Amino acid sequence: MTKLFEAENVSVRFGGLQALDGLSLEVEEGTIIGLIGPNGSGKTTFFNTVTGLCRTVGGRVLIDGENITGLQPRHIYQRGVSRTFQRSRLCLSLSVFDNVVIGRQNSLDLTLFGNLFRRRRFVESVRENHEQVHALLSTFSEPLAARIFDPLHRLNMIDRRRIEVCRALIANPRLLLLDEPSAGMTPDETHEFMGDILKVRSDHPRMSIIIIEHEMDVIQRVADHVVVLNFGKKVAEGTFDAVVANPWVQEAYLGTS
Ligand SMILES: Nc1ncnc2c1ncn2[C@@H]1O[C@H](COP(=O)(O)OP(=O)(O)OP(=O)(O)O)[C@@H](O)[C@H]1O
Repeated sequence: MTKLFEAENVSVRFGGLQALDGLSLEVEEGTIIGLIGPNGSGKTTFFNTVTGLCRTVGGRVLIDGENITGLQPRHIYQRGVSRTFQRSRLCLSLSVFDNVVIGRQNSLDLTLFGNLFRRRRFVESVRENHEQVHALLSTFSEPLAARIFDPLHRLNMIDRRRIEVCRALIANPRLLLLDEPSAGMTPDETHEFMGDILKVRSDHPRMSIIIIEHEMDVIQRVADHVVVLNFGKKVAEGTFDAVVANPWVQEAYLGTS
């Protein structure tokens, strides 16, 4: 197995609060890591640190051996790290197409000159973008692909989450970070969405995924390896079965002992 991603002793502080405390974590190519822990344990801060939104006070983050600590978010994105957010960052008044294609910002020609005067290229790029967005939506659901020009506010929660994942995937990431994708979904939608994640994995066998989830069913079904945080520290890791058998996890996180 090839190591794709590594966090080495990463620490983040917000004033007097130690949000991440010497966290180390490795991700092999093509694997799914489940990141769990109580509220406030530092999971989203970890994603924000990997994607360049939070500054570290110690440690390093590497992708393919390259140190990406402290780079601007757009440079980290260019190195193949895409994410979704716990609170949706979709624009409800725009179409499905617009919301997904914005994820290709690296390759879009956003200049007024280009779009006004290089008409043929503009038309070609719209056609190419349409094909790509349609193909991506189809991998999740054909009915969703048929609604490519619907405004987003007409879609239900699971389809909105799918759009967020499509927007992250259209950049062809090597590492995909999913921040609590099942939040706000019904149990049936959550179940369906687990199938989506596994489909994404089979379509992108070399891409790695880190998923933050409170739903243990989701973690059990999709994660190859589980990492448990508490107060910004790693307190357990291993297979799902090993982690849920850990007495600390049972008592502090699952509420059973
Ligand atoms: N920008 C910020 N400024 C100050 N404190 C912050 C900031 N972001 C997060 N925190 C604090 O850092 C700690 C870790 O927060 P974080 O959001 O990473 O936790 P989490 O494990 O993702 O929680 P949840 O499961 O509720 O989303 C919390 O105590 C939180 O209040």
